[in-house]
Amino acid sequence: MMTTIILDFQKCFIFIFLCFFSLLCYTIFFRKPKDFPLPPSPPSLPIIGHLHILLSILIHRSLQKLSSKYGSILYLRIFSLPIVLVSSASVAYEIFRAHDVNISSRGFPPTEDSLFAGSFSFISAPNGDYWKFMRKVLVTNLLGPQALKRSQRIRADELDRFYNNLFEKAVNKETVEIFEEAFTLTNNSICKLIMGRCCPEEEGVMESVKGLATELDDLSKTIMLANLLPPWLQKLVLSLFKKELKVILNSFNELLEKILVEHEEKQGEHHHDKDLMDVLLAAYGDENASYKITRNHIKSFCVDLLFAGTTTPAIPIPWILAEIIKSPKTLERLREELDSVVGTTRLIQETDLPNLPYLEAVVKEGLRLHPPEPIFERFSQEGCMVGGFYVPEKTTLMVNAYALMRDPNYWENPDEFKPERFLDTWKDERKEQALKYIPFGSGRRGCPGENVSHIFMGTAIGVMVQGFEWRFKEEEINMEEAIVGLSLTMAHPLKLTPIARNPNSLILNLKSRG
Ligand code: HEM
Repeated sequence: MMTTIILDFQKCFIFIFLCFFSLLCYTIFFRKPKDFPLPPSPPSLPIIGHLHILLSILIHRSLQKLSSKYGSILYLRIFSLPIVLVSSASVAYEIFRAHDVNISSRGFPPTEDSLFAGSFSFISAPNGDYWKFMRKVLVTNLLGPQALKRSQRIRADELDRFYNNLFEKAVNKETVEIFEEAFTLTNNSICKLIMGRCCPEEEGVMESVKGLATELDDLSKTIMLANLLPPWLQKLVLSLFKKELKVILNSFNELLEKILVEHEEKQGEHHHDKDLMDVLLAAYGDENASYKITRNHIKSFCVDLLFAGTTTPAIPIPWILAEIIKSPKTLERLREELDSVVGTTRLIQETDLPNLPYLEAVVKEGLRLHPPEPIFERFSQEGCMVGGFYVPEKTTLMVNAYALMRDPNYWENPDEFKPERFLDTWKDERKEQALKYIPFGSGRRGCPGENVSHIFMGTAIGVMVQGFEWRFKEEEINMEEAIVGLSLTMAHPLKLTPIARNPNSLILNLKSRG
């Protein structure tokens, strides 16, 4: 009797063990990713799903609230179209490290053959031969370290102009709108880098670009949101703005065609100062180029760069200056650094930047709190596992960089402006398995303009702190946010009156440079 019970118990044990073992094998080897759950989905409205949240005015904040309540990876729905929202550093680490190739397209369906977000566009191009060819052209000839070294003089001239303009306003006791001054600096520099040989100031080309880039920026949110809609509704929404977009793009086309022709006419001449358009024209005429680009590719590429590269680096500058003015300790430490490294008899230059770690920390902290692109999009080509959840194929991924860079799990006192956090305590993210600082995105589709943007922001802030005291009329600076187009801007533009700190020596120095 006893032996029978023991035998039965043994059989029973072997049976249970086999069950567990097969379950384990099934989970490891046979279970398809599709069997895993989708990310959690917050309550939605019938039919439209979560559309109302995406339409909110401060979309980055509404999505931040949603993720702090329901989780750092969420599954949203616009009608029947899926969106996965990413709001934490660990999930960002996973998608940009483990799935970078899979998510290296933006998935925007082209808005016909238009020069913006159309089939010639670089920013919305899928990760393929065209995108790779143009990205290489961009890094080698405009935005990579060697190209930036070659174009230092252009930016130095624009920085002198920036200082002179502020100085003139100081002499006349005029108020300055900081964004406008910063935008002139970034816009003129980028225009000259792209097509400088043919945009003399008196023809107003750079002013026209400024106006067109601003108008395009205003329309970009509509285009991005339309891209998230089902095709029938997308067509309807885009048709409402088609005329407006066409007017802007026709003007861009006319302007760029004129500049292209001027470049072509001067192509035979021998000159050292080749700009990006010269390089693109050479590629256009090269029968052996690894990708055969067309005239429309060149124009659309320029529109993309003028759209992405002129307003975006100017937007953080007033935010950062406002934070500095609101924090007297930061201002004092920054001045000390500038005065000891640069001195008081010459103006900061971009070659000083590597020797100014506190200035770099101030700029980084400003971008952390006020990323000009608080949300950006990617697209999954194939289904994949993220944070233990299944992200289906052909799903838009929305990365909320704003929420991620204020995540209390990764940042101490996340809403406070504390540049010191980027000095000694700045941790190596690879060890942390977290991507907690992403104002420029990440991975192969990350922003190629990061280096030049740090030059613009560092030198502009340096000049404003080194050269001037700043006065404002209101009791305190209003830090309210607004979303204009896709950008996070100050709801109340920063208007200040400059007072020159050490006018004579700096001006003398500028004259000797010229
Ligand atoms: C503070 C300044 C800037 C910020 C915060 C910024 C931010 C971004 C972000 C978040 C993305 C998307 C990245 C991703 O998907 O991972 C992006 C893409 C891009 N940015 Fe910037 N950007 C800035 C300045 C510039 C400048 C100055 C240029 C050009 C002169 C530029 C050109 C581009 C281009 C071409 C792309 C698309 C890259 C691709 O799809 O391969 N950006 N930027």
